[in-house]
Amino acid sequence: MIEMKDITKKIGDKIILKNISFNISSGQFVTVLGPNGAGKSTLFKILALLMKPTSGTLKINGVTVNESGIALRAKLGVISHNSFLYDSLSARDNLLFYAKMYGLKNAERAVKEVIQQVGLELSYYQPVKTFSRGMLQRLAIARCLLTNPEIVLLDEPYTGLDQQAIEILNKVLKTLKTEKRTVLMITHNFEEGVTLSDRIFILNRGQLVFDEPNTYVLDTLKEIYLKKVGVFS
Ligand SMILES: Nc1ncnc2c1ncn2[C@@H]1O[C@H](COP(=O)(O)OP(=O)(O)OP(=O)(O)O)[C@@H](O)[C@H]1O
Repeated sequence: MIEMKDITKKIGDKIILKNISFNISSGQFVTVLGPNGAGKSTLFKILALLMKPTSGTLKINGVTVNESGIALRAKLGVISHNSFLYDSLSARDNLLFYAKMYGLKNAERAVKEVIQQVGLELSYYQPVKTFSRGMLQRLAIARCLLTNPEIVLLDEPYTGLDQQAIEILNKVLKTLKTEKRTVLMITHNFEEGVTLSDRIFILNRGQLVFDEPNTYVLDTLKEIYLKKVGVFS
Protein backbone atom coordinates (compact mmCIF):
# COMPACT_ATOMS: atom_id res chain seq x y z
CA MET A 1 0.00 0.00 0.00
CA ILE A 2 1.31 3.42 -0.98
CA GLU A 3 -0.26 6.59 0.42
CA MET A 4 0.98 9.89 -0.92
CA LYS A 5 -0.51 13.12 0.38
CA ASP A 6 0.19 16.63 -0.87
CA ILE A 7 3.72 15.85 -1.98
CA THR A 8 5.54 18.88 -3.33
CA LYS A 9 9.14 18.97 -4.52
CA LYS A 10 10.96 22.22 -5.09
CA ILE A 11 14.51 22.52 -6.37
CA GLY A 12 15.68 26.09 -5.86
CA ASP A 13 12.74 28.23 -6.91
CA LYS A 14 11.45 25.62 -9.33
CA ILE A 15 8.38 23.56 -8.42
CA ILE A 16 9.02 20.09 -9.85
CA LEU A 17 5.99 18.34 -8.25
CA LYS A 18 2.94 20.13 -6.92
CA ASN A 19 0.55 18.67 -4.33
CA ILE A 20 0.54 15.10 -5.55
CA SER A 21 -1.91 12.87 -3.67
CA PHE A 22 -2.96 9.28 -4.30
CA ASN A 23 -3.46 5.95 -2.57
CA ILE A 24 -2.40 2.74 -4.26
CA SER A 25 -3.81 -0.35 -2.59
CA SER A 26 -1.91 -3.61 -2.34
CA GLY A 27 -1.95 -5.62 -5.53
CA GLN A 28 -2.76 -2.68 -7.78
CA PHE A 29 -0.80 -2.15 -11.03
CA VAL A 30 -0.43 1.52 -11.91
CA THR A 31 1.11 2.98 -15.05
CA VAL A 32 2.35 6.58 -14.99
CA LEU A 33 2.42 8.40 -18.32
CA GLY A 34 3.63 11.93 -19.02
CA PRO A 35 5.75 14.04 -21.35
CA ASN A 36 9.45 14.84 -20.91
CA GLY A 37 10.05 17.05 -17.91
CA ALA A 38 6.65 16.29 -16.32
CA GLY A 39 8.31 15.20 -13.08
CA LYS A 40 7.96 11.41 -13.50
CA SER A 41 11.53 10.56 -12.49
CA THR A 42 11.29 12.90 -9.51
CA LEU A 43 8.10 11.15 -8.40
CA PHE A 44 9.85 7.81 -8.88
CA LYS A 45 12.85 8.87 -6.78
CA ILE A 46 10.59 10.01 -3.95
CA LEU A 47 8.67 6.70 -4.03
CA ALA A 48 11.92 4.71 -4.21
CA LEU A 49 13.15 6.63 -1.13
CA LEU A 50 16.05 8.04 -3.13
CA MET A 51 14.90 11.64 -2.71
CA LYS A 52 13.08 13.55 0.02
CA PRO A 53 10.06 15.67 -0.86
CA THR A 54 9.98 19.34 0.16
CA SER A 55 6.60 18.84 1.85
CA GLY A 56 3.80 16.31 2.13
CA THR A 57 3.68 12.79 3.50
CA LEU A 58 4.43 9.37 2.09
CA LYS A 59 3.39 6.15 3.79
CA ILE A 60 4.43 2.69 2.68
CA ASN A 61 2.41 -0.17 4.13
CA GLY A 62 1.08 2.26 6.72
CA VAL A 63 4.53 3.40 7.86
CA THR A 64 5.41 7.06 7.40
CA VAL A 65 8.64 7.50 5.49
CA ASN A 66 11.17 9.44 7.51
CA GLU A 67 14.08 8.00 9.44
CA SER A 68 12.63 4.51 8.98
CA GLY A 69 13.45 4.78 5.26
CA ILE A 70 16.18 2.17 5.38
CA ALA A 71 13.91 -0.57 6.81
CA LEU A 72 11.20 0.25 4.29
CA ARG A 73 13.65 0.02 1.39
CA ALA A 74 13.76 -3.78 1.76
CA LYS A 75 10.06 -3.88 0.84
CA LEU A 76 10.71 -2.07 -2.44
CA GLY A 77 12.03 -3.55 -5.67
CA VAL A 78 13.42 -0.85 -7.93
CA ILE A 79 14.20 -1.01 -11.65
CA SER A 80 15.55 2.22 -13.11
CA HIS A 81 18.16 3.66 -15.48
CA ASN A 82 20.78 2.85 -12.91
CA SER A 83 21.21 -0.93 -12.84
CA PHE A 84 23.02 -0.81 -9.46
CA LEU A 85 25.33 -3.57 -10.76
CA TYR A 86 29.13 -3.83 -10.56
CA ASP A 87 30.92 -4.11 -13.90
CA SER A 88 33.81 -6.28 -12.83
CA LEU A 89 31.67 -8.86 -11.00
CA SER A 90 29.88 -11.77 -12.66
CA ALA A 91 26.08 -11.99 -12.78
CA ARG A 92 26.23 -14.50 -9.91
CA ASP A 93 28.59 -12.45 -7.74
CA ASN A 94 26.58 -9.26 -8.24
CA LEU A 95 23.41 -10.92 -7.01
CA LEU A 96 25.18 -12.82 -4.22
CA PHE A 97 26.46 -9.45 -2.99
CA TYR A 98 22.87 -8.15 -2.76
CA ALA A 99 21.56 -11.43 -1.34
CA LYS A 100 24.10 -11.19 1.48
CA MET A 101 23.44 -7.50 2.03
CA TYR A 102 19.74 -8.30 2.57
CA GLY A 103 20.60 -11.32 4.71
CA LEU A 104 18.79 -13.82 2.45
CA LYS A 105 18.85 -17.44 3.51
CA ASN A 106 19.92 -19.97 0.85
CA ALA A 107 21.46 -17.07 -1.08
CA GLU A 108 23.09 -19.18 -3.80
CA ARG A 109 19.82 -20.99 -4.57
CA ALA A 110 17.82 -17.76 -4.59
CA VAL A 111 20.34 -16.20 -6.99
CA LYS A 112 20.18 -19.20 -9.32
CA GLU A 113 16.38 -19.08 -9.38
CA VAL A 114 16.07 -15.41 -10.31
CA ILE A 115 18.83 -15.69 -12.92
CA GLN A 116 16.90 -18.56 -14.50
CA GLN A 117 13.71 -16.49 -14.38
CA VAL A 118 15.31 -13.85 -16.62
CA GLY A 119 17.00 -16.41 -18.91
CA LEU A 120 20.62 -15.55 -18.05
CA GLU A 121 21.76 -18.96 -16.79
CA LEU A 122 24.34 -19.31 -19.58
CA SER A 123 25.94 -16.03 -18.47
CA TYR A 124 26.04 -16.94 -14.77
CA TYR A 125 29.82 -16.53 -14.39
CA GLN A 126 30.25 -13.83 -17.03
CA PRO A 127 31.41 -10.36 -15.90
CA VAL A 128 28.67 -7.78 -16.22
CA LYS A 129 30.95 -5.45 -18.25
CA THR A 130 30.55 -7.86 -21.21
CA PHE A 131 26.72 -7.69 -21.07
CA SER A 132 24.52 -6.04 -23.71
CA ARG A 133 21.97 -3.42 -22.57
CA GLY A 134 19.21 -6.04 -22.77
CA MET A 135 21.20 -8.52 -20.65
CA LEU A 136 22.00 -5.80 -18.10
CA GLN A 137 18.35 -4.89 -17.80
CA ARG A 138 17.44 -8.57 -17.35
CA LEU A 139 19.98 -8.86 -14.55
CA ALA A 140 18.60 -5.66 -12.99
CA ILE A 141 15.16 -7.30 -13.04
CA ALA A 142 16.65 -10.40 -11.38
CA ARG A 143 18.25 -8.21 -8.70
CA CYS A 144 14.89 -6.59 -8.06
CA LEU A 145 13.12 -9.97 -7.73
CA LEU A 146 15.76 -11.41 -5.39
CA THR A 147 14.22 -9.94 -2.22
CA ASN A 148 10.64 -10.88 -3.15
CA PRO A 149 9.54 -7.23 -2.86
CA GLU A 150 5.92 -6.43 -2.00
CA ILE A 151 6.12 -3.24 -4.06
CA VAL A 152 7.88 -2.97 -7.42
CA LEU A 153 8.75 0.42 -8.93
CA LEU A 154 9.92 0.68 -12.54
CA ASP A 155 11.21 3.80 -14.32
CA GLU A 156 11.12 3.47 -18.13
CA PRO A 157 11.96 -0.25 -18.04
CA TYR A 158 11.41 -0.73 -21.80
CA THR A 159 14.01 1.83 -22.89
CA GLY A 160 16.75 0.26 -24.99
CA LEU A 161 15.52 -3.31 -24.60
CA ASP A 162 15.80 -5.91 -27.37
CA GLN A 163 12.76 -8.04 -28.22
CA GLN A 164 13.87 -10.95 -26.03
CA ALA A 165 14.33 -8.65 -23.03
CA ILE A 166 10.90 -7.05 -23.67
CA GLU A 167 9.29 -10.49 -23.63
CA ILE A 168 11.05 -11.43 -20.40
CA LEU A 169 10.06 -8.14 -18.77
CA ASN A 170 6.42 -8.65 -19.82
CA LYS A 171 6.47 -12.18 -18.41
CA VAL A 172 7.91 -10.96 -15.11
CA LEU A 173 5.31 -8.17 -14.91
CA LYS A 174 2.52 -10.66 -15.58
CA THR A 175 3.81 -12.87 -12.75
CA LEU A 176 3.97 -9.86 -10.40
CA LYS A 177 0.36 -9.08 -11.27
CA THR A 178 -0.76 -12.67 -10.73
CA GLU A 179 1.02 -12.69 -7.38
CA LYS A 180 -0.84 -9.48 -6.46
CA ARG A 181 2.28 -7.42 -5.88
CA THR A 182 1.87 -3.66 -6.00
CA VAL A 183 3.44 -2.27 -9.17
CA LEU A 184 4.03 1.32 -10.27
CA MET A 185 5.58 1.69 -13.71
CA ILE A 186 6.65 4.90 -15.39
CA THR A 187 6.77 4.59 -19.16
CA HIS A 188 6.53 6.34 -22.50
CA ASN A 189 5.52 3.07 -24.08
CA PHE A 190 1.72 3.05 -24.51
CA GLU A 191 1.72 -0.23 -26.41
CA GLU A 192 3.57 -2.32 -23.81
CA GLY A 193 3.07 -0.10 -20.78
CA VAL A 194 -0.69 -0.11 -20.20
CA THR A 195 -1.65 -3.69 -21.11
CA LEU A 196 -1.45 -4.97 -17.53
CA SER A 197 -2.49 -1.75 -15.79
CA ASP A 198 -5.42 -1.48 -13.42
CA ARG A 199 -5.05 2.27 -13.22
CA ILE A 200 -3.50 5.07 -15.26
CA PHE A 201 -1.89 8.28 -14.03
CA ILE A 202 -0.96 11.14 -16.32
CA LEU A 203 1.55 13.60 -14.93
CA ASN A 204 1.97 16.99 -16.61
CA ARG A 205 4.04 19.97 -15.44
CA GLY A 206 4.44 18.48 -11.98
CA GLN A 207 0.73 17.81 -11.47
CA LEU A 208 -1.35 14.67 -11.51
CA VAL A 209 -3.84 15.62 -14.24
CA PHE A 210 -5.45 12.20 -14.72
CA ASP A 211 -6.06 9.29 -12.34
CA GLU A 212 -8.57 6.72 -13.62
CA PRO A 213 -9.10 2.97 -13.75
CA ASN A 214 -7.72 1.51 -16.98
CA THR A 215 -10.96 0.86 -18.83
CA TYR A 216 -9.90 2.49 -22.09
CA VAL A 217 -8.93 1.07 -25.44
CA LEU A 218 -5.51 2.29 -26.51
CA ASP A 219 -6.74 4.86 -29.08
CA THR A 220 -9.08 6.50 -26.55
CA LEU A 221 -6.30 6.65 -24.00
CA LYS A 222 -4.01 8.30 -26.56
CA GLU A 223 -6.73 10.89 -27.28
CA ILE A 224 -7.14 11.60 -23.56
CA TYR A 225 -3.36 11.92 -23.22
CA LEU A 226 -3.18 14.39 -26.11
CA LYS A 227 -5.98 16.47 -24.60
CA LYS A 228 -4.31 16.58 -21.20
CA VAL A 229 -0.73 17.02 -22.31
CA GLY A 230 -0.77 18.51 -25.80
CA VAL A 231 1.97 16.44 -27.46
CA PHE A 232 3.49 12.97 -27.49
CA SER A 233 7.06 13.02 -26.23
N1 LIG B 1 18.33 18.57 -9.86
C1 LIG B 1 17.54 19.35 -10.58
N2 LIG B 1 17.73 20.68 -10.63
C2 LIG B 1 16.93 21.49 -11.35
N3 LIG B 1 15.88 21.05 -12.08
C3 LIG B 1 15.66 19.74 -12.08
C4 LIG B 1 16.45 18.81 -11.33
N4 LIG B 1 15.96 17.56 -11.52
C5 LIG B 1 14.91 17.70 -12.36
N5 LIG B 1 14.72 19.00 -12.69
C6 LIG B 1 13.69 19.54 -13.57
O1 LIG B 1 12.45 19.05 -13.10
C7 LIG B 1 11.59 18.76 -14.16
C8 LIG B 1 11.09 17.34 -14.03
O2 LIG B 1 12.19 16.44 -14.21
P1 LIG B 1 11.99 14.85 -14.22
O3 LIG B 1 13.32 14.24 -14.60
O4 LIG B 1 11.38 14.43 -12.96
O5 LIG B 1 10.95 14.70 -15.41
P2 LIG B 1 10.53 13.41 -16.26
O6 LIG B 1 9.05 13.47 -16.39
O7 LIG B 1 11.12 12.18 -15.66
O8 LIG B 1 11.19 13.70 -17.66
P3 LIG B 1 11.91 12.67 -18.69
O9 LIG B 1 10.82 11.82 -19.25
O10 LIG B 1 12.52 13.62 -19.68
O11 LIG B 1 12.93 11.92 -17.88
C9 LIG B 1 12.36 19.05 -15.44
O12 LIG B 1 12.01 20.33 -15.91
C10 LIG B 1 13.80 19.02 -14.98
O13 LIG B 1 14.59 19.86 -15.77
